[in-house]
Amino acid sequence: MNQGLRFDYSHTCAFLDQHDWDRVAPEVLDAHIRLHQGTGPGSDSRGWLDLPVQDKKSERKQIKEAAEKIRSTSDVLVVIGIGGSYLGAKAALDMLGHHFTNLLSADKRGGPEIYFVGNNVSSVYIAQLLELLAGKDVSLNVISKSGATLEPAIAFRVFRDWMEKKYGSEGARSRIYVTTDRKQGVLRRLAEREGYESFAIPDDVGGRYSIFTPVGLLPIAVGGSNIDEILSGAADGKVRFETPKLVDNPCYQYAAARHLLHQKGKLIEVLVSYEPRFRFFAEWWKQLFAESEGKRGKGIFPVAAEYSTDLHSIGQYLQDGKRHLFETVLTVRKSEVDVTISVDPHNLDGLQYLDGKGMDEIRARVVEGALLAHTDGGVPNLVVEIPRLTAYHFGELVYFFEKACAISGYLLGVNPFDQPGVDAYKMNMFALLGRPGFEKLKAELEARIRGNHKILPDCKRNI
Ligand SMILES: O=P(O)(O)OC[C@H]1O[C@H](O)[C@H](O)[C@@H](O)[C@@H]1O
Repeated sequence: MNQGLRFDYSHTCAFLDQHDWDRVAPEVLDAHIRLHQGTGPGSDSRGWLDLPVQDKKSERKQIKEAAEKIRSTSDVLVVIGIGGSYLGAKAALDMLGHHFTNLLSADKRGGPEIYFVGNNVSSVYIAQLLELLAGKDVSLNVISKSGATLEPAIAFRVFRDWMEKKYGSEGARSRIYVTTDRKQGVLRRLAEREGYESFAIPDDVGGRYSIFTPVGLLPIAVGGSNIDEILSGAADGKVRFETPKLVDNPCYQYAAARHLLHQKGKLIEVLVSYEPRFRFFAEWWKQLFAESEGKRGKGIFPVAAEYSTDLHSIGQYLQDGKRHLFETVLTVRKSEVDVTISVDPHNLDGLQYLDGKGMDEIRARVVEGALLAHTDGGVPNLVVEIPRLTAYHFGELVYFFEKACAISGYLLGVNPFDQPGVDAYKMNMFALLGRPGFEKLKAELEARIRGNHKILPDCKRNI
């Protein structure tokens, strides 16, 4: 087993004491038992727990073959999906890829450009992507577990049409890949009718926990990352984070620390990273925790910050604003390259004190400086450190947060695997757009909208 991630909660000492930890330990054990024995809410959505160790040889082979075919026949892969059907793959591609090109940092093998669509309702976004595709060879991977989510469904209609016009329906068929529910849903039916190559999302794995299914693995493999390494990191994480004892389990310590801090009035968790490549990992993390915990009037509000950029903006609030937040700092011990500051004997820029130092060392001091300042300012800090930014550690990190999130949900007393709030807005949206079957709701909502317009001037008078 490789050296794993490290979790450090020493910067919470001023906020949590031994009594707190003793109090939470049995609750964590109870959450562990409920998760592993399937006696907690949402127990039919725990398939993600075993994904990294399941014997899925033929599926992995199919993913790798499809990825190779896409890589050898396409300049661009367009990935259509939203939420859990988008963020995991995007997080991995950004974290393991190159900032400025489609070359993988690890092996410098070029691959197709990968663009994501179907994750917004912007006409300009779609139009500009279509513009970019002109003259390029394109493959399409549409991902939607339900097959009914509006944004990806619309994008699929637009891009399928574009593909058919470019390649003819036969040609388009060999370039369209569908990832959806095993048996049900519009997309499954469409894939079968049109004969698209398809991949299945297991019934017992929800969107935000689906990165280790073809949802994440196919686009990641097209990006050229080693999906076996990712799964091996996750599999080792599964073993490490399975021990029920709080003192031996960093994943449960993270879940427990955030639960205790929440009980002490910390309502917001800021996931902080010092690597711009973590930007979409933070987006993935936000969905994971917001949809899992934010329900029944409960939950920590998850937000993300990118340091050191944000130290120069919201850093002020972090240091000195309302004390209702804590930070979780995500760091990488050693970068794959370490830029060294050159030596200038004239010291014209006054930076002589940094002569010959590597950026890794400078970053480590910036991290320590901010940690201490923010902790002194009344913001507890948790630290998650991975040794290096590799496919293996990406897999481990994902598993760490997935499991911590499930345990956190049980500690909080909610079902971490449903998202009833998101469904509520969807109903309204479908009704207002005139989807058949929603006529009554449409009439009600339209009356309310008209009512609100009338109310506004009265409100103004009252101010
Ligand atoms: O994969 P889909 O069924 O299209 O769902 C995509 C996303 O849409 C929803 O709104 C849910 O809140 C998310 O949990 C889900 O990941």
